[in-house]
Amino acid sequence: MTTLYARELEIAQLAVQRAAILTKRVFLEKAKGTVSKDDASPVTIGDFGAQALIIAALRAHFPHDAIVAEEEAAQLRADAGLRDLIWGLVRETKLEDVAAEGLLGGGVRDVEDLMEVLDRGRSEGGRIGRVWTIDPIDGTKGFLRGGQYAIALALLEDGDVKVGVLGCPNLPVDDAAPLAAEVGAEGEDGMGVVFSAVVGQGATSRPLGAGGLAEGKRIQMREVKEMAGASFCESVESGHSNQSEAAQIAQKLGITKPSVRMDSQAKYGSIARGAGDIYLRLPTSKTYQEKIWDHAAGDLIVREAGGQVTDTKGQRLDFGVGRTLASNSGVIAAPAAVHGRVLEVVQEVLGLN
Ligand SMILES: Nc1ncnc2c1ncn2[C@@H]1O[C@H](COP(=O)(O)O)[C@@H](O)[C@H]1OP(=O)(O)O
Ligand SMILES: [Mg+2]
Ligand SMILES: [Mg+2]
Ligand SMILES: [Mg+2]
Repeated sequence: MTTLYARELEIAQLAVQRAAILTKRVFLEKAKGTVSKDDASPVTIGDFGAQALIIAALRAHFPHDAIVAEEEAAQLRADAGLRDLIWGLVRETKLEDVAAEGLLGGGVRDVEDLMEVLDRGRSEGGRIGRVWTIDPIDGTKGFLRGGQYAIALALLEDGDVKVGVLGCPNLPVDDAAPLAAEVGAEGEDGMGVVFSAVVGQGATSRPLGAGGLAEGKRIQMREVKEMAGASFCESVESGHSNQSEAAQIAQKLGITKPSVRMDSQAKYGSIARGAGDIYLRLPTSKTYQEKIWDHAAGDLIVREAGGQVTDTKGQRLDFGVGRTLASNSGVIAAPAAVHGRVLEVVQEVLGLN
């Protein structure tokens, strides 16, 4: 018997694992330590490199699927030096596990092909058919500070998330490790985890570094018995989420612990495995529209782990309207049993009811 989306899941996991090899190398060689000779930002190099590797794998296995990816090749066309640098990295990056690399495949032929691959990510998305969405480095600020970031990949079908994969190089492998803002050193043993979910099949975690085809371990949100013991997380960036409103909400809910601030969709993965309980993302402006690649994988992983994810209006995130979540406002993610209570207080504090 073949399980639904088994192949999509396997390819997505391996593609994310391979892309993480590139981002980790870029961090070690370009962001940390010695000053690099080139003046391109390590984020730019990592973004393009990781996106190219993921799209190349999708092109090889699912050539007819549409792709909505964050980065565009235009900037690279005008910069031959940067292009060659990225091409060199992409060409060299392989999964350590030879069998896994063979299975994943999806090479990039040359520099011109690199541009072509990157441009495959320009789909407008929408409510029809199969659409992959990619954030090659989610949480660029976290990436640069050696903090949390994620490589995010999800498959939408007719606007619904069917498969979600999040690679988090700087989160501990151990699902029981408490939620913490600080990070272990990159490359340290026990760091790096991949969260995955398939609709209707639950959510799992497995080590990112294992490189191969390890079985995932089932993850579940923690049961919140009383709010006093609950922990919530939010963005590090006060420009991405209103932290003072979040503090008021937490206080009204009776949460006593201070928030854990971390970058990227690592927040979704962390609450999905019960390292934390609630994720609040409260709009800071009326005009900013959240991007689908910033939420699709995390939304499914949390829901498949027993959570509920809505916006501040109480509506499910709608990934079928295009490249952005144009009809939503903010994100409230919590265990299903307490989500209603959290939402009530969010709406009270934001004056939405
Ligand atoms: N004004 C904003 N409000 C909410 N999210 C934003 C805003 N500006 C950028 N972002 C996005 O938030 C994501 C990071 O979230 P977090 O703060 O939770 O780590 C990034 O993908 C970032 O996009 P970008 O990659 O374009 O910078
Ligand atoms: Mg992002
Ligand atoms: Mg990004
Ligand atoms: Mg960005």
